[in-house]
Amino acid sequence: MNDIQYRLPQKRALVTELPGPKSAALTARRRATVAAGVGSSVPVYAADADGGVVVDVDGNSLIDLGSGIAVTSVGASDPAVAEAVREQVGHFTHTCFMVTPYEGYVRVAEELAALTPGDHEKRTVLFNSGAEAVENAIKVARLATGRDAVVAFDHAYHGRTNLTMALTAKSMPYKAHFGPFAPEVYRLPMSYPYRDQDGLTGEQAAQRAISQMEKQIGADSLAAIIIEPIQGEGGFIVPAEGFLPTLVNWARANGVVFIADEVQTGFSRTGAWFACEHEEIVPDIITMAKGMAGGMPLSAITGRAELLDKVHPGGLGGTYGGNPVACAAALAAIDSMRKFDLPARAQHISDLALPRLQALAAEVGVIGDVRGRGAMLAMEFVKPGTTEPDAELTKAIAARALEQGVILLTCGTYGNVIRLLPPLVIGDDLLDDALTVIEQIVRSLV
Ligand SMILES: Cc1ncc(COP(=O)(O)O)c(CNCCCC(=O)O)c1O
Repeated sequence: MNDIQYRLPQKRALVTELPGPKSAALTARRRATVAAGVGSSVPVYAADADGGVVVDVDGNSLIDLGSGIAVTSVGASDPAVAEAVREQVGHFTHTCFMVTPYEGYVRVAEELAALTPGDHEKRTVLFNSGAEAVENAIKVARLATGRDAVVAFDHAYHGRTNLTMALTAKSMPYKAHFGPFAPEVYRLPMSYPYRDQDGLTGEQAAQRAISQMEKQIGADSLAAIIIEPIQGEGGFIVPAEGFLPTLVNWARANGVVFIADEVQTGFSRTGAWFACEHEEIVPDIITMAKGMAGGMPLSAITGRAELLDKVHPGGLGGTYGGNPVACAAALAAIDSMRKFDLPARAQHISDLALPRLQALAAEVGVIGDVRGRGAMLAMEFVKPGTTEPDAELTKAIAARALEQGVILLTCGTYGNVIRLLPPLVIGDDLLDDALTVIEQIVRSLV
């Protein structure tokens, strides 16, 4: 993108084998002090990052198609974000908004009210992580409705805390042996067009879920439905058109709070400010995190004032929620998204990448589905001529990509999805190089 200035050379360049000696030494040290339960997708350690590249401690310049799991949309060292952080941190790092409030928090709330779908009166609360935002969205929904039950969907991912684990579908690695989980969470079938054997339309899939809600839970017991407009960790599943609007309409008609979890899809990632816009749905509460603050830890719930303002004073908060440095970063990141029109840039990335992924799928017999929106794209890998997931091939592709200097993430309930989550500021040439690497690897492995 010619109007973005990069600090680091935007190139894929390997100067050692991966991992290099310094990364290997760090891994040895890590083993002696960091719990084994914390995994890392790649065995190299970052020393620098900018635009579409991560440079490791051995000087290898890698193309980043992961953005730290959809976080560094504006890049990992956007100059505007860096300057805003430097400015703020020199004044104060923390006062606790629940003790001594500060303008940055209010300004972020004003931005979110303007940017999120819907022209209704809104209120915002800021937190630190996506899971915290989800937890609090459910708290608000339960208090505001006086109901307990919550519906989540197959293949959902909502976090790693106790309630969000209950909402998350996949057991290993997220939930296994960490129970018991929060009660009153019900799981319903998702619209998964590639795997909906009976080829359900979006509305039919929604009616299937609605029937179960009415028969097994009862609308008058149901506080909230929570869903990702595009399911992220579950496999970049884009529901069939009509699924989401049908659920929203039913929820509205039955006093059920509709929560859109846009932690992964939000802030330009899918080619719009929020993924809800693609089907013009207006959630009652939206949860946000990841891309919103240029890499600084910040999350939020923004929702209908009449819901959030039902909570008693002091009922929502937390020590670090809406940290002033993170708020400064968010204001700068949002400005960068506007300045570089990153929703359009995400759509441009799709225009460049999607046709190539679709052509690759037509060429080889192991890509069962290509899907996604904007710069949230995915290929689902299957055994030739079947829909049987091929997790081993998927893992091999990601491993080979790293060997070639491309950071590529997998996901999916069946571990068989390669996902593309490049920084939205990645240049066309670098993206082209990464796509060529992927094409070559897939062809070589099938
Ligand atoms: C939709 C959606 N809601 C909530 C969350 C949780 O956000 P936190 O900031 O990780 O708590 C996510 C985080 N997704 C990546 C988690 C990766 C991992 O932990 O292995 C999400 O995608």
